[in-house]
Amino acid sequence: MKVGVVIKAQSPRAFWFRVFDNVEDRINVGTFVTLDNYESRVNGPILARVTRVIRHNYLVDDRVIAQLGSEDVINTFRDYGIDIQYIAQSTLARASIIGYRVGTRFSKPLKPPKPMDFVYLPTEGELSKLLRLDNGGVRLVIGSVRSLSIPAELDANKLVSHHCAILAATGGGKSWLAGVIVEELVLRAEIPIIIIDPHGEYSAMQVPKSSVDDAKYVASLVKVYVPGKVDTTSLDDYFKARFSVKRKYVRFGINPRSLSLRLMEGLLDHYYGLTDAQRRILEEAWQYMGMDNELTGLDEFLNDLEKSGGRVVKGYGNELALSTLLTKVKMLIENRPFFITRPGEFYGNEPIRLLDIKDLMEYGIHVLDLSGLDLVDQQALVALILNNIFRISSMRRDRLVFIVVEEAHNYAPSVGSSLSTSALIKIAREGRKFGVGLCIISQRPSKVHPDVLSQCLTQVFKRIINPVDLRYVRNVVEFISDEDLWEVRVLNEDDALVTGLAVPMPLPVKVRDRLTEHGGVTPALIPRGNITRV
Ligand SMILES: Nc1ncnc2c1ncn2[C@@H]1O[C@H](COP(=O)(O)OP(=O)(O)OP(=O)(O)O)[C@@H](O)[C@H]1O
Repeated sequence: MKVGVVIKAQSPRAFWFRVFDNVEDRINVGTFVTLDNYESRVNGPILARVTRVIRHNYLVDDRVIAQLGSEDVINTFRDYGIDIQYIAQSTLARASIIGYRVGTRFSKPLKPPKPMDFVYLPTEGELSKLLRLDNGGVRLVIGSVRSLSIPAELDANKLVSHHCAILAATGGGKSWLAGVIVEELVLRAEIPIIIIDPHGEYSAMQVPKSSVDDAKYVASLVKVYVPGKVDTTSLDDYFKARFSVKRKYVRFGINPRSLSLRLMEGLLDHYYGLTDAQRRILEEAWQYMGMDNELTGLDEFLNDLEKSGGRVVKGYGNELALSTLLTKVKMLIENRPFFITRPGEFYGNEPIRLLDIKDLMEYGIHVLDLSGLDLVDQQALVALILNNIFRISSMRRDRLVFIVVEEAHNYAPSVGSSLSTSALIKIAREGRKFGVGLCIISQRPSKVHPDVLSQCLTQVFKRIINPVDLRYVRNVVEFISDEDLWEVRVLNEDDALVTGLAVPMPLPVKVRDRLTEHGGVTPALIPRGNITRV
């Protein structure tokens, strides 16, 4: 169907067209249109996407505006039978050229279209042929192409191995969408997924939203881990009240011996401060002790530390430094809720199991609920887990693993340091080679370290309006244009825009419903009088 004619095309990347009056309501931001292929007779049409729509009325140009000083003037027009609003109005649209399909990719034309070339609205059938991802790999259907019933497909291999970012303002639907991606991935591929969950939201994925087989299957793959000695009563009660089932989880502990020197030093320094002498002793001691995951009891651990540190201690000052260091290490281990030093520790009547990273690398959805921890503890755990996953993956290199990091700005901030920044940067830069994929989620893209964000080669945007974030994304992200960013500002609530490697072109998506329950809620105000006061 013809929907307009090209009126201006100053580059092969975009053109303006006059929208025909009878189809005005069908041309919106995001609508796909086509042009006859003026470059290649053998390939199909040239696909373009509307990125702006403006309404123009030539009567309302500067010279005429000066005459529109009162209602009387308008009425005079009307008295002469001139409908001032419609007679001189036209709708103009700008479309960004995606290109014509050659195999699985799009080839961009080298010349712009000619003014007066017709612009067409493809049928759903034509469009789905153009949009399909037929590269034979695993595809994730995260919803439908906006305003159409065509499935919105992402290339799972590219999404996982070249990392992705989900970016939106708070409450924009990031974790809903992350849940959809996770559901799709486990339904279509045998991949372990690890979710770093600082708000305890993703436990809800244990609950199927319906009795559909896929929903029950995904829910059955969810395993929740909570740090050993964190009180989870309020979250468990909330879960029970909301979903009418008990939250299931395992309590995990970390052996302090398995920490890298950098993490142990970082935690000690943060909680108790370290002098230069204590730092030096710790460095030497850690070197002699080596990293180990065998549980030996706190006293034995401190003895080992004393013996190893004692090798370098000479003189009263250093002896004092060693003994205060031991006190600080003891306090750290006793007070951080995730450390265990002997097998068979319990929290209440719940056993605490030593975390084995290899368990997280088995097919399934592993939710690490860090909601009961201080930010620095969370960062230390994230660093420990990510470093170990990287180490194991770099040795076996035969399987993909996907790590979802919620609130990524807290774990790899763009300003200041954090214990987990280097682990995230390492995976962002080198994870692809060893099969470790990242999905970072953030409501403040400008606060995410550029070395992490820039490596996420697929971006899924929900609405963002903050100009600082938009500018940052433009500077850091490779595959995004000004036109795409303009659209990100006007997305509706359940719309997303996917750009980058996992899609053949920027794809506007209506995100599908969830198979499993969504944990995040925005509490609403309760009208006065509806609360029972005790
Ligand atoms: N595709 C969708 N379909 C239906 N409802 C949705 C969709 N996306 C989001 N929502 C609704 O929007 C609410 C907020 O979504 P979500 O919790 O994913 O936001 P968020 O961006 O992760 O928030 P925060 O910044 O607080 O982490 C959800 O509770 C859900 O009800």
